[in-house]
Amino acid sequence: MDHTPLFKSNRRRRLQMVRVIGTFLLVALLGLAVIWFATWHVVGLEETSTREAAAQSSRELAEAYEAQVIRNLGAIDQTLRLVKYARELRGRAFTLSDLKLKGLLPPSLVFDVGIASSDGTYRDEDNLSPHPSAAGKPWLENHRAFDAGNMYISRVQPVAGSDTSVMIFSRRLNTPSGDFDGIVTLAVDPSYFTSSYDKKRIGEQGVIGLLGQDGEFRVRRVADAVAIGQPVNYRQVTGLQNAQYASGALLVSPWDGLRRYTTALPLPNSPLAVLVGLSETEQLSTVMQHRHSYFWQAAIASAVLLIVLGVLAVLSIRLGNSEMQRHLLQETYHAASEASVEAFYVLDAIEVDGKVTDFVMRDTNRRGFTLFGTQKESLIGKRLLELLPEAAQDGLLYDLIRVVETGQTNEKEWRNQHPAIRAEWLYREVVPVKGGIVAIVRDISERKKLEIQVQYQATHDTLTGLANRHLLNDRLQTAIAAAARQRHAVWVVFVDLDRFKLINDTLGHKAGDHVLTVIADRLTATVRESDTVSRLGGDEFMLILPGAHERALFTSLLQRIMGVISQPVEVDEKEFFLGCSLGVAIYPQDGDNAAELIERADIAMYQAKESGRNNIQFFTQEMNQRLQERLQIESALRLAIEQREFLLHYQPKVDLRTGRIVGAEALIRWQHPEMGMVSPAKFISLAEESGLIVPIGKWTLHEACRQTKAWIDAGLPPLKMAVNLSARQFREPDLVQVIADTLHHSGLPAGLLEIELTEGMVMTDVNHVIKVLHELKALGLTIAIDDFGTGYSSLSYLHKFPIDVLKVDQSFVRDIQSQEDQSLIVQSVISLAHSLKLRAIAEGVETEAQLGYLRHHGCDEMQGYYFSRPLPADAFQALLASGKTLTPTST
Ligand SMILES: Nc1nc2c(ncn2[C@@H]2O[C@@H]3COP(=O)(O)O[C@H]4[C@@H](O)[C@H](n5cnc6c(=O)[nH]c(N)nc65)O[C@@H]4COP(=O)(O)O[C@H]3[C@H]2O)c(=O)[nH]1
Repeated sequence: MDHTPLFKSNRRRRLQMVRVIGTFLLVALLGLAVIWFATWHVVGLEETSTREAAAQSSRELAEAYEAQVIRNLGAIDQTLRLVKYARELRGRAFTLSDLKLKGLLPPSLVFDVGIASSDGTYRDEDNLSPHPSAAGKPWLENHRAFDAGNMYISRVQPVAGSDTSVMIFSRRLNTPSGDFDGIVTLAVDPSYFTSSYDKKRIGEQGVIGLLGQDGEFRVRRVADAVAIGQPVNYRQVTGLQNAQYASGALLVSPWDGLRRYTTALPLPNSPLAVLVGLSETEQLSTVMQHRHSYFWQAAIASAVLLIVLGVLAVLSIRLGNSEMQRHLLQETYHAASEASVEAFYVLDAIEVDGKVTDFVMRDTNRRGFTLFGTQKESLIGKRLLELLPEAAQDGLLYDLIRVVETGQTNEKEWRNQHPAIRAEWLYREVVPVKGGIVAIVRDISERKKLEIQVQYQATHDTLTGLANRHLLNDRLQTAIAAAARQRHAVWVVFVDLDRFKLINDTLGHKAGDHVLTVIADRLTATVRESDTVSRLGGDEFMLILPGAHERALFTSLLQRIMGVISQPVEVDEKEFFLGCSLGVAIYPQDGDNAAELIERADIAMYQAKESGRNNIQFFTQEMNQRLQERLQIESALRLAIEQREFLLHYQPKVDLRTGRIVGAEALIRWQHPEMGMVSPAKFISLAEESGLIVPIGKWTLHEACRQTKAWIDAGLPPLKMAVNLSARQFREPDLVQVIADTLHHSGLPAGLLEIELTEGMVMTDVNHVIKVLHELKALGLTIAIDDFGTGYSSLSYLHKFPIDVLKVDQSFVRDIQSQEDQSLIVQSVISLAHSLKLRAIAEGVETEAQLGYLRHHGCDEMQGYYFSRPLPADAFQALLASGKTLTPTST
């Protein structure tokens, strides 16, 4: 499915998305890089310049501090030089009080000046205040040893009896001969050298101090904290390598671990150096603050960038998607419309004076132009009325204009009448669009054909093509409704073919179907077009003849119907004659609804059949009455076996040669407590229809066998008992077994039982019948064909049946003398029986003449009122016992 537009578009959409996301990620990365690089760069520059500035400040401050200390030391040395000068000039006559008086001594609070003798003692007369002895002090010994002309600077000396310390500055005193004459000293509090500490310039963590190359920090000040006389690593603290200047170097101060921009300047001609350190933290604090704010700004800028890019990316993807979707839609639409089984037409409306008068074809798909059997180019630009000129008349143009005018969709299934369009049935959906319409058209001919076919099959009889029961109902309802409005009548005619079953059973279903088709055609041809002919099934037809009060007119139509049905029908090159029974029910007098009318026409037809077939019966209330009786009989019949209401009468069969009774036919009677003795003619067919004949038949068989055996046992001459089997019984699968059991239970020899079957029964499903007959024969009984001559026996089959007797139907016997053709049939049956080596028995023999005729033509046996009516068992027994025979005169 790789090639489907959907798959492609999905892949393309994914690629597009990846591309967009990739681009935006790249832009984001670049943007972030620029922001952060610039930020770092600016911060770095600022920091560098700040650091440089800090180092520079450190140097400048150190230089300023150096100048100040030099000035201080200069002042100290100046005092020492002044005292030295005066002492050496005046000798011991000079005392410090002389200088003090003259105001030439600095204040003793800052500088404590003293003169010590060569042994280090400070004589009171020389000094203004007592001093601890300098004996043994390095500065005394140094001056004693060397007359270098320099100022000696001592390490920090604690002041005895106090927690303060001083630095001693001293110069050598000489006698006029140049010998050592003691020293002049000046004690200074070391913090004097850091009093210039300026927090504004040096900060809270900056440091200034004075330290000696001997590793003693004479004094050091950080903010207000002053440390005096601390030992340090000179090189480490100053950063001075090989006595070079340490100029603004970032060093870690060992006393507090802080990093400072440190400048140490050794004082010229002095063992001391000044040191200035500016705290890195303080110096960079502004930069750090800036850096913080820069980073925040960068972070905010980054976030803004990401958000903006993210939003842009989403918008871009969406835009891309909608672009893609639009593209996809176009592709899909194109593909779908091209592959579609539906034709579509885009039609622009043509307006004249603000009214739509026609359309012009703007676009169509493949199906669209193939439906016209042409190419696309032949349609595009053409007007609708050019393409379909009939559209102006058949309402199509009007419908399309309505769509434009009302803005409402038009949907329709229509039978195409336009020669230009190559389809019979079409479905269209027309929707309004800007400036015109779009019509989607589908060829539904196949579906419609199928629908029509299904509809036809659902409403018509498959064999004859006539309306079926369903359609009949519809038509009848419609006819009744119309008749009710117009005060007309509707005749419902039930047509049942007489003798059709016989044709069907004897000649097969194919022949039967042919006959039905012929009759259907004849019926259709006879009635008017507005009438309905329907087939209900089997050989039953029903006609609806609406709109007639003229009874005579319709009666003559019915006569014509009977006439056309009775015309011969040719089957297998032979002609057959049918009759029919017609039952008529009329709206409104016989019923006011379809079901009632059909039922009543059926009742009337049944009555027609009862009345001897081939006649017309109109429904009457009496018929209804009879029907009710029938139903009554049927329900009473169900109880009859249990209530032991059946009995058998026996009619003797007489051998025409000997005149003696040789057999009997068992004929059932029904002794109903209220209806009295009911004839089998009234209930056998009912019992057949309801299936009750099966248990009734079993009973008859048992009773007949039992009775016959009883007579034999009673010493009467043995006779053959004939029992009628109905068609329904004959179809029972256990028939042979039932008969075998009956013989077994009754003890009657099988040779004394004869089974009578009607001609119609044996001619149905011949092969099966032959098989069953052989099985029955195998039991040892004999078989007679009853009512022979009334059906259509195929002589080619007859010889295959293992039968013993042909019984000539009493209808032929009845008219044996009055109608030549009947007598000929009797003769034929007798000779047919004999030629097949069967016995011929005539039934219904009522007169001597009939008997004589039969005897004359060699009939073997007879039964009939002439000899005896069917008799109850005891009467029959009496007859047997009487030894009655046919009188010799009749022989
Ligand atoms: N007019 C006239 N009729 C005569 C004469 N001799 C006999 N009959 C009548 O003719 C009928 C002969 O019986 P079927 O043809 O088998 O016709 C029988 C048979 O088909 C059927 N049937 C009677 N009993 C049974 C039965 O036990 N089982 C079955 N399946 N059908 C039976 O009912 C039909 C009528 O039976 P039934 O009313 O007993 O009528 C009997 C009988 O009473 C005569 O000289 N003149």
